[in-house]
Amino acid sequence: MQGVRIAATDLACRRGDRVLFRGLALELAGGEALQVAGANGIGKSSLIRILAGLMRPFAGSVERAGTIGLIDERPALDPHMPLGRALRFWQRLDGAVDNQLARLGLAGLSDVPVRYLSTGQRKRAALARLIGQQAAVWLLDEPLNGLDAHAVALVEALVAEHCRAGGIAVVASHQPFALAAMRRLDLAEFAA
Ligand SMILES: Nc1ncnc2c1ncn2[C@@H]1O[C@H](COP(=O)(O)OP(=O)(O)OP(=O)(O)O)[C@@H](O)[C@H]1O
Repeated sequence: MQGVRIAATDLACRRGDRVLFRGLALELAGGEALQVAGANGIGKSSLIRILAGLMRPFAGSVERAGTIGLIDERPALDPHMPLGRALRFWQRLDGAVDNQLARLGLAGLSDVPVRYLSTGQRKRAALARLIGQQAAVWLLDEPLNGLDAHAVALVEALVAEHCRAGGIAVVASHQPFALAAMRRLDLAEFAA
């Protein structure tokens, strides 16, 4: 994961007729992690979408070096397919990487249609898909939502491993995220 980087300069975000934040800058290199914190509606998801390149900023720019892996509230898995087949669909595109299904507590759920998975199981399935993707830059929007304490610790461990391997993680969450040396960006400081 050499040369991995994500940087934003003088970023502003507008939704509807409201500017949510402005003057926001950030820069992360390989191995670094950042928590984006702030109250409901302040613009955390919007920032993640801008960083992912899914939404145009109102002002400013984003530079990315490295593939992007995104987790948000929608798992990128066909809801009608059994979980195993839905993940294999992506494996054919991403390469046959170990999705760590057993570690994620999904080993027994291969035959269950994605739409029947519980909230936490769906989040775990999205993590399996993310691991398979082998992206350098993880953009995680509320990755802890709906997870039990064991799964929260697992996500924290996965992010730590990803950063140790030279990846970048940006985690938007209003919940505490336990990761040594994680930087914190409070969106309220950039409120327009
Ligand atoms: N398409 C849209 N048009 C207009 N306003 C929008 C649109 N999408 C989101 N918003 C508004 O933008 C604001 C920021 O939303 P965003 O989802 O980025 O916040 P958030 O910090 O992630 O919130 P939460 O913690 O509740 O997930 C909210 O007030 C929301 O109502």
